[in-house]
Amino acid sequence: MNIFVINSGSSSIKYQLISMPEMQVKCSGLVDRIGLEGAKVEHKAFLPSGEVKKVLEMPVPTHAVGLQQVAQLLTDSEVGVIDSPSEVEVVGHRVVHGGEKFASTQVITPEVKAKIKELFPLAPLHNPANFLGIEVAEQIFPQAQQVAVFDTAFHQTMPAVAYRMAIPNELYEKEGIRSYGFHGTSHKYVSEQAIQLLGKTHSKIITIHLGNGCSMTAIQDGKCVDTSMGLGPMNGLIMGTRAGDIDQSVIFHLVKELGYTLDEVNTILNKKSGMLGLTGFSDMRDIGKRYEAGEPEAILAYELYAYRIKKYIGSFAAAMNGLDAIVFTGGVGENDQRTRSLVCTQLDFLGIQLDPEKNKLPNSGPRAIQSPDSKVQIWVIPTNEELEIAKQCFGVVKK
Ligand SMILES: Nc1ncnc2c1ncn2[C@@H]1O[C@H](COP(=O)(O)OP(=O)(O)O)[C@@H](O)[C@H]1O
Ligand SMILES: CC(=O)OP(=O)(O)O
Ligand SMILES: [Mg+2]
Repeated sequence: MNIFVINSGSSSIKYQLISMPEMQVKCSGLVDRIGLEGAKVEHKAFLPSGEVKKVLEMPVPTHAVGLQQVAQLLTDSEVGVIDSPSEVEVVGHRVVHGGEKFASTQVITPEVKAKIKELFPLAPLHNPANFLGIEVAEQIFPQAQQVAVFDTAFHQTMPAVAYRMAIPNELYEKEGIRSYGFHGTSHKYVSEQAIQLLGKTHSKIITIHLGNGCSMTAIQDGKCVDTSMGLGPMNGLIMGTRAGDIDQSVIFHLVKELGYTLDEVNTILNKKSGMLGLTGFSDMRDIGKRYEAGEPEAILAYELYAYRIKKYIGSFAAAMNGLDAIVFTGGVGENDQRTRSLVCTQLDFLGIQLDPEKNKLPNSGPRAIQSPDSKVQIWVIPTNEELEIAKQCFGVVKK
């Protein structure tokens, strides 16, 4: 069965065409830096004759432009892997927010779409892009079943002590205001691998997903027990353009004293803050170059970014009363040795000690990068949200 997986992130679209159940990847690709300078589409096809690659450097102002280009590449004469869109039987969509309604993978119906749309205000950078992906895919692959895999699903095992907020009860009971958590597909995928690599029956793991959006999850015996993101994907870590944890009084101050509208505050905290707010750049590669050049803003931004992650490591280790491993993943977590080094510095009281040489190894498969004395294992495990989504889709359509 051919499953085409679309993972629309806030700044990228990743896709794979996977044949299930054999988990054979026919092609994969990335539309990178959507809405930014230097956008490009990278497509790799795994043909019987070998691997072929096509890179298109082109403006990609929106997710829709990116998806249409990807659809053309699938049937391209040189790098295409299917003759016609009708060969795609299932399209699996990453959908970021599933609210309280969706704790599992869903075949997309008009009702599911309506609910995804209702959740736009809670995930304004993501659910609109995910919804658009569904609509474009329905046009390009009209015969295929469309399936939604929610970022929030993996976090449904959190205990109330982690997901409830100390606000009036009725806001939870009537309005569903609580922490949901995101990047669940990625946290699930890398934690399952980490558990196998650790080879222990009982385990306490912290997964650190650092992409454009960033989040951390505390995972005990394979189940999520806490996570850094909340009602929407804004809370917690410092991200590409999102502030993460912030004192609520800042919001009131901006509105009441400085005259910003609520929409403007939302835009500031979601799209103009984080690393972008601190340095003028949201992409860690741009900030890394400025760090190297000794620019004070870039240095401070990196330090703030790492400091926030360290605080969550401490709090999650306390929440689980122990720690066996931390796992770095996501575009930054997998590739940026500077971030990993800043995070792991001066955490030896917790038993975390990085090996600087192992930390420099290029991003290949899963790798352990702790020093021999480290009590806690430190892993870099490349995430594969697309493969996880294909597995989940196969599970629901098979039934
Ligand atoms: N070689 C690299 N070094 C440092 N950072 C990188 C590298 N490659 C990618 N990144 C970072 O990864 C981020 C994208 O991560 P990714 O997980 O792909 O994002 P998304 O949230 O869009 O899914 C980029 O913004 C960039 O900062
Ligand atoms: C939920 C979220 O922040 O996703 P991404 O990292 O793909 O932007
Ligand atoms: Mg992502």
